[in-house]
Amino acid sequence: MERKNYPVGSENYHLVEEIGRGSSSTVFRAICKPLHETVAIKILYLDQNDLGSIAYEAQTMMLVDHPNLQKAHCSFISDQYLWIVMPFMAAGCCLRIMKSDFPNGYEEAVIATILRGVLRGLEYMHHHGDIHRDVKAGNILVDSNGEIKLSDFGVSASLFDAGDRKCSRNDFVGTPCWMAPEVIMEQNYGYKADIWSFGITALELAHGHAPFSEFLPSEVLYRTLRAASPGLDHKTDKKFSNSFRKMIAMCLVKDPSGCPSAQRLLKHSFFKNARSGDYIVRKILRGLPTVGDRATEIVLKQEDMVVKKRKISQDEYKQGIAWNLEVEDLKTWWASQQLLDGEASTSRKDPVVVQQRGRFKVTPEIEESTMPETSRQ
Ligand SMILES: Nc1ncnc2c1ncn2[C@@H]1O[C@H](COP(=O)(O)OP(=O)(O)OP(=O)(O)O)[C@@H](O)[C@H]1O
Repeated sequence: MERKNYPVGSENYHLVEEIGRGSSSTVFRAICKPLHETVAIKILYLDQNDLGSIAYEAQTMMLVDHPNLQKAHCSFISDQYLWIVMPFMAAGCCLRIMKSDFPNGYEEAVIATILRGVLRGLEYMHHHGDIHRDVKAGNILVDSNGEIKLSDFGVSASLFDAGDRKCSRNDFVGTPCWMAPEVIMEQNYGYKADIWSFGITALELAHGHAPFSEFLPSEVLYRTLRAASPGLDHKTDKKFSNSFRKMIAMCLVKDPSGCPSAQRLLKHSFFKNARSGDYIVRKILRGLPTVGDRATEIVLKQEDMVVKKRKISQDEYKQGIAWNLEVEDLKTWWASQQLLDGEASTSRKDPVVVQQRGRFKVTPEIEESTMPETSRQ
């Protein structure tokens, strides 16, 4: 198939509306003027400290070539911003669809269809030596035809460094509820960390929220290490099959050597329930407000919340925005918890220093070639 040439330079794109906001970026629906095509553009503030990971994200998105991974058409720098131009996924992410229309989670066949797409994407990444490291519903995009794509390679990492294949990494990154025990412990970890996050994502899609999402970040990490692995409950989750329960249990094994690879997991009987993109369209996309309308509603709600209480919002945290955590503070906190009573309590003050990465602030009306004002929070 002939490859289109997407132009570089902000003057070639008309930003139409905001459709998403992450911890480090704002995403817009836009028109590529020379090609008369709708695209999505992720705009990131170029923080000198984050240059390496930002460049890695753009590079990874340009190189991936798999139907279940979000690809970039092109990327370029404009002023102090990196623009990543990518295909527009008209239904947005699974998290937002769920929050607006399925607050208690999706039905099993929908979950199987979404997860099969994600797992195929992960299989490809792992095969090419990449770990995603931030698998969650907020990073699973859906197109108007029900196609599923895993996105956001902002914290992904290569196991090939300087040409050598490393079997593991030991950086502390990800989003607390979805983080594998070995990542929290800063032990060497590999592909299996994605399988843990995949299992947590399965529970998130089944219940409408990730396990432990009601707790503060440090407590989530503490419970991930100390409590029994989360799973589907025999009594309260009766609507789900045994096959689903077992598939999740296979992913949420604390010793990564006991976890299956993406390739092996794809053969699990649970994925026999997966259907076509048409099924996703019929079951979850019909009658859904547009991605832009949903984004506006969320922005308005968040701004309202910020006015009400100027502190880090637990709600934003529940949405699964990636956090940078001070590991030493965490360790001290865990030690104190064990000295107290071994059981973490939500009422205690969370000592974790949370720093959100640079955020691109938007103005409600975006005019052609007008960059919104920036804000560092
Ligand atoms: N190609 C796209 N088409 C439609 N919507 C998109 C697209 N890419 C991203 N979005 C929307 O924008 C949101 C934020 O994007 P993304 O997760 O890439 O940002 P981020 O800053 O890396 O987020 P975080 O670090 O908090 O996970 C997504 O959750 C999704 O709703």
